[in-house]
Amino acid sequence: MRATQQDFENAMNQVKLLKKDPGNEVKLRLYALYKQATEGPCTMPKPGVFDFVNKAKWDAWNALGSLPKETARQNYVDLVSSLSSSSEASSQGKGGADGKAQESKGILVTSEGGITKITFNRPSKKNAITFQMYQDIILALKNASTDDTVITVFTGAGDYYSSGNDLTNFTSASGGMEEAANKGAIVLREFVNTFIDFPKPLVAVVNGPAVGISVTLLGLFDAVYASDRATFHTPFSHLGQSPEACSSYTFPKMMGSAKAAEMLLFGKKLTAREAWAQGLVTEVFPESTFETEVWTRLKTYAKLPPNSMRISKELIRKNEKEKLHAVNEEECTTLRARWLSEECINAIMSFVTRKPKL
Ligand SMILES: CCCCC/C=C/C(=O)SCCNC(=O)CCNC(=O)[C@H](O)C(C)(C)COP(=O)(O)OP(=O)(O)OC[C@H]1O[C@@H](n2cnc3c(N)ncnc32)[C@H](O)[C@@H]1OP(=O)(O)O
Repeated sequence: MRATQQDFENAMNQVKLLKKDPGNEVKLRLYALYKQATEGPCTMPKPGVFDFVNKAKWDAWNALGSLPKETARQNYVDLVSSLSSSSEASSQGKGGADGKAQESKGILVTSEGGITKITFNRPSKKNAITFQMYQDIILALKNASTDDTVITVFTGAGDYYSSGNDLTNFTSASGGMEEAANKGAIVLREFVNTFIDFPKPLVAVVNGPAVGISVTLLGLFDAVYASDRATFHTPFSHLGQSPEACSSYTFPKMMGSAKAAEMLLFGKKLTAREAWAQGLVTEVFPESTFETEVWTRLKTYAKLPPNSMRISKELIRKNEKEKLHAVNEEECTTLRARWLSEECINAIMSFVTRKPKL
């Protein structure tokens, strides 16, 4: 039997009730089928190459060619029906809210006992963050902000927390540095905005050395627990770059301008205890008991009333939000220009062409 207009409208309502985010690919397919079913083939002008979101939507719709409106309507209804049944199955079965795991190439996302755990998961590259990982983290945070978990925790797999931005992000883009710089600024802006706006308690479990953006982001976390093996390093001047993740604002505010300058201008690497003394770290634990002590504590925190924590966080963050967004905007614009500078290009080239270890 063919789907009626009423079936189509019911399906549109069902989409809003899905318990699980179906992911970007499915959302694009839904969007394309909806547009095709209601407006017919795509005749809109193609968005610019840097307008990533609208271009992806346009591509998905345009790919449907001259598919008849009725067939698009039927496909939309069928797709929603398959999503609804799989979402029900997963919320009833073992893979429900607790104990579920979602793995992408560079990050591992699990949720258990009220805690969403996002692990930088590229230990062979010291958990350097690729463009794909930035996107996956944005999605994981968006999911965590609306699911039933209470606290979100970042940590690293292997001996590093993270070595920061993957420096090959800039050298592997097909359009060269200019394209990478444009893309980098767009991705960075959305990535940092997601942290600024994240509504639930956000905790970093810093298991080892942290470099670059994995350090600067800590200024936007609610608590930072560090192993005494962890170090904190922001070598921006060495890389011909400039601070990001609002650290040009949060670091001086947190540690005073003189100490912030040592980190952000001169690239001084701090030990965990030094970072604690500067207010960047909440508490330092001996490596031997770090994991046990921190996770025991977090499990207790995850049992606190979630709405109360969310409301308190909102109060704490509210007066700063506008400022943080403005700082993020300016840092991204500045960094985009830095990435095209000779100082930065030379620094990145010297990293990617360094001699392999024997
Ligand atoms: C788009 C948004 C951008 C936001 C702006 C962000 C800025 C930043 O984050 S700036 C900071 C960037 N990070 C760095 O400068 C660190 C670079 N890495 C290093 O200095 C070292 O690798 C190390 C100190 C982190 C570790 O040294 P070591 O213990 O000697 O280990 P290896 O150097 O042999 O590293 C193993 C393996 O991992 C690769 N790797 C490590 N870090 C990165 C990285 N950031 N980007 C790309 N690749 C990285 C390293 O190349 C090795 O790979 P193989 O040679 O293939 O084994």
